[in-house]
Amino acid sequence: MKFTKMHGAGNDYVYVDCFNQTIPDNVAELARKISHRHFGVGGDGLICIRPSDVADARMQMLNADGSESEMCGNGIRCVAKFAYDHNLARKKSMRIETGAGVLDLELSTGDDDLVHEVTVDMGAPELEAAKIPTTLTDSGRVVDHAVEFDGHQFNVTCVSMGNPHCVIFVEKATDELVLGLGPKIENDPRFPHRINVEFIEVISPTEVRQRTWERGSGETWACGTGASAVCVAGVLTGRTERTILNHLLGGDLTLQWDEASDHVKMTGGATEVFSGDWDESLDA
Ligand SMILES: N[C@H](CCC[C@H](N)C(=O)O)C(=O)O
Repeated sequence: MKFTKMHGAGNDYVYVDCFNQTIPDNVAELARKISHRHFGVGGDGLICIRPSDVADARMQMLNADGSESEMCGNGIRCVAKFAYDHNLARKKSMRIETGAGVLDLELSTGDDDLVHEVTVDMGAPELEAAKIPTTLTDSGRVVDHAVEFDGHQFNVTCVSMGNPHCVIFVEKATDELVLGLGPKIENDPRFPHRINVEFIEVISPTEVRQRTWERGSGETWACGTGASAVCVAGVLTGRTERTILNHLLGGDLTLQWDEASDHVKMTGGATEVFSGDWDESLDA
């Protein structure tokens, strides 16, 4: 099986072209094996680029633990780059099907005619607690909601960008918070589908710094759906403006929550790192 390693802002996945090859049926097991940083290729998960009946391609995204997510913001930019650069869809305006619907993307190429930056219309955020889902409240939104995790008091804002996010604004996004509390919040029973957790330091009304604990993958160097959720949470809680620059561990993303359309737009890089062949039969 041919694979390509790509990253968006340091959020790295193993990408497989399912237009031109068949891959093993058990994609959950494949995701666990191939994502392993010591026994596999290494990555935050596996992304299958599949043909679509309704769009230019379909993204199937699996976390490193084999669980499937509805959406991946950094992943979808890389899928667009792969589709353009490898001639699956030679278009600068592209539509990609995800578990969260079909999204529109705009691709920017350099002098080399390779894609370097992609803007994704991430759609409208879902704020209704039951639809995120979270049981933190019986009805309505969870915005700066006081809650206790593991004996610590926080104010959290929950947003779904197709997948669920819990945004927490903090003074300092320490290891203790991200690595210590991240997994506890991910698996808290008040998030019935588990949750991705974003720890955010506000630098100014137009600039934030993000660390992410991802459902199913642990700490990652960036999270595009998370960064979009942060843009929304910042506006809802009056901390930031509608357009922000978000510094993640592996790079920057620009986010804009458009008032008229209610859609969030995300712009960031997409990078191909290397390709190879994965041979299951070699796995002892
Ligand atoms: N890193 C991804 C999100 C993966 C989310 C996944 N961990 C989940 O279970 O929803 C992004 O750039 O949006």
